Order: sequence, then structure tokens, then C-alpha cells
Amino acid sequence: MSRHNDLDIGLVVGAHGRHVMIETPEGRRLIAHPRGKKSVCVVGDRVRWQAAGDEAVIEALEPRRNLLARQDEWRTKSFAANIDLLLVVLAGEPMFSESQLTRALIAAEDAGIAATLLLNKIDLPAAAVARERLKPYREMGVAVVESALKADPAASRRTLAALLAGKTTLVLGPSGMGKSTLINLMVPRADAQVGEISQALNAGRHTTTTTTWYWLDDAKSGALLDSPGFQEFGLMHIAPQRLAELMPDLRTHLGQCRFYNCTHRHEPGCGVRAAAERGEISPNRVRLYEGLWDELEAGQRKG
Ligand SMILES: Nc1nc2c(ncn2[C@@H]2O[C@H](COP(=O)(O)OP(=O)(O)OP(=O)(O)O)[C@@H](O)[C@H]2O)c(=O)[nH]1
Ligand SMILES: [Zn+2]
Repeated sequence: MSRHNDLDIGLVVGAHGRHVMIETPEGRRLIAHPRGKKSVCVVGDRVRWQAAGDEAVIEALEPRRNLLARQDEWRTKSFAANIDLLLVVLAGEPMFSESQLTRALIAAEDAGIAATLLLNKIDLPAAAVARERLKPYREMGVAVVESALKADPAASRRTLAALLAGKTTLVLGPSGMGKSTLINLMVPRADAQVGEISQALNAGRHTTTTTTWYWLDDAKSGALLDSPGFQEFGLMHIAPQRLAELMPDLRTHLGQCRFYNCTHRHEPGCGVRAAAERGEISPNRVRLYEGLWDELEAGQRKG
């Protein structure tokens, strides 16, 4: 037990550098600063804090259930902690990138976070192509739901309300797929909620440099977290040897390779490649695996 257990608890709802905004169980919001040099809080964290004038000092971080992060060659960035669901917003126009999708799913799998894909803009003809590209993902067990956030907001709202109720959901998506439309549809007073946080943290109203926390309803039974940064989804924190087990369609065939340390790239007697040749793994996914392997291995050599 931590010696800080008698302190009040706070939920981190915004972060800008070392400035953090916490919300108390009664709904009061305070600017908070971590004690000491390290800036360890991310949105979604629960912290123990003490008052320091009008502001708060964070004394301890409660244990995290999970943490979704991306890491490039230079640094790690955290999206959020203690997430129930990752919702990836995709569309056929502009066409989503399968590489970005695969990276997000690998990071979620590594963090132990369930993921659902939202295929948006199903009113457009290109949705058929996108639906087809998502087939391998559906087959490997990833949930896919569909919406037309702009063209049919009422139906989309019903679909999403059922999906999001009672959960803390992190929404990610490439630019132009409908992420902002989703937030404005599902979150009452979304602009006011984000404005309050960034103003207090001096971040400026339109610099969404970090994750934003939105309550879905006045009862605060669910929340949406909006994060930028989907475009550069670095996975440098993952060892290449772990990739296949983080890809469900490859994972199914593990344990059938001749060599225990098979990389599933060129070894004879590889169960994964045999499955790919039988058409049981999509060629795109095999290519993505190989590309990621090279990238992560090169990163390991440097590091
Ligand atoms: N046809 C169609 N267009 C949609 C739908 N949902 C959103 N859009 C449009 O797609 C465009 C992008 O939507 P946004 O919500 O701004 O997308 P975003 O992902 O937030 O993009 P950024 O703001 O660039 O990050 C806008 O012009 C929306 O009006 C839909 O269901 N159907
Ligand atoms: Zn193999």
C-alpha cells in the first residue's frame, strides 16, 4: 500500500507538457503539477494529490490498467492510460492506410486493449472497397461497425451510443475519416469541454497537442478520448520477435514452424508461410509483417 492512500484521488483529463488538469470525484477541476522533475502523467491516469494554493501537487500515480503508446526513433509518446476500448475511425474516401491500421492494432494488442473499427462514410461508393479491405480483419476477430456520421447521424448515433456506453474509449483515426464529426455528434458541448482544458493549461484553444478527455453524458458514465498522432504510429517499443504473436492472423499458425526461433520470413518448414501460401493469411498482412520486422530490427540494431 502506498503511503499516499489517504490523499484525494484525481483523474487526469488534460496534459500539456508538465501541466496537467485533474478532475476530482466531485467534478472540480484543478491545474496540477507532478512533484519532482519527472512528468509521468498521461490522460486517463488516476493520481493522489494535495492542494497547493489554488492548484494541486501530484504525489503519486495509481497503478495503470494499461497504457497505449507509440514510439519512433527518438521518443515515446503516450496516447492515454486505463482505456476500455480503442476505436479506430476509417473510411473509403480518402482510403485508409492498412499499414497505419495494422500498427494501431499491434500497439493495442501489445497493451492488452480491445479494438473496434468504425467504417465511416458508408454512404459513399468507396465504402464497398474499404469493406472488402477490412475482410481479413473481420476474419481474425476484430469487430467492425459501420456508420455514416454525416449522412445519417441519427442511425450512427444509435450505433455508437450502444458501443460507447459505460466505457472509456480512445478514438484514433487518420485525418479526414470523420473523427471530429464523431466527437461533435456524441459529445455534448465538445468545444466548451476542450476549450476549458486548453485555456486552463495555456495550450491555446486550437493546439490539440495531446489527448483530450470528453465526458459522454452528464452522469459521466462514459468518456471519449481524442488523440492526435495516428499518422506516425511508431512501434519501436516492440521487439520484432514478438510481432507475429501480436497479429492474430499470424498467431493462429505459430508453433507449426520447424525452427523454434523462426522469423517466418524465409526459413524452410515455416507454418506461417505455409498458411499464407494456402491463402489463409492475406498477402497484404504478410507484406506488412515483413516491412515492420525490418523496421523494428533496424531500430534494435541502432538502439
Ligand atoms: N459522405 C460523408 N462524409 C462524411 C461523413 N462523416 C464525415 N464526413 C466528412 O468528411 C470530412 C472529414 O471529417 P472530419 O470529421 O473533419 O474528419 P477528421 O478525421 O476529424 O479529420 P481532421 O479534422 O483532418 O483530423 C468532412 O468534410 C466531413 O463532413 C459521412 O458519414 N459521409
Ligand atoms: Zn515460421
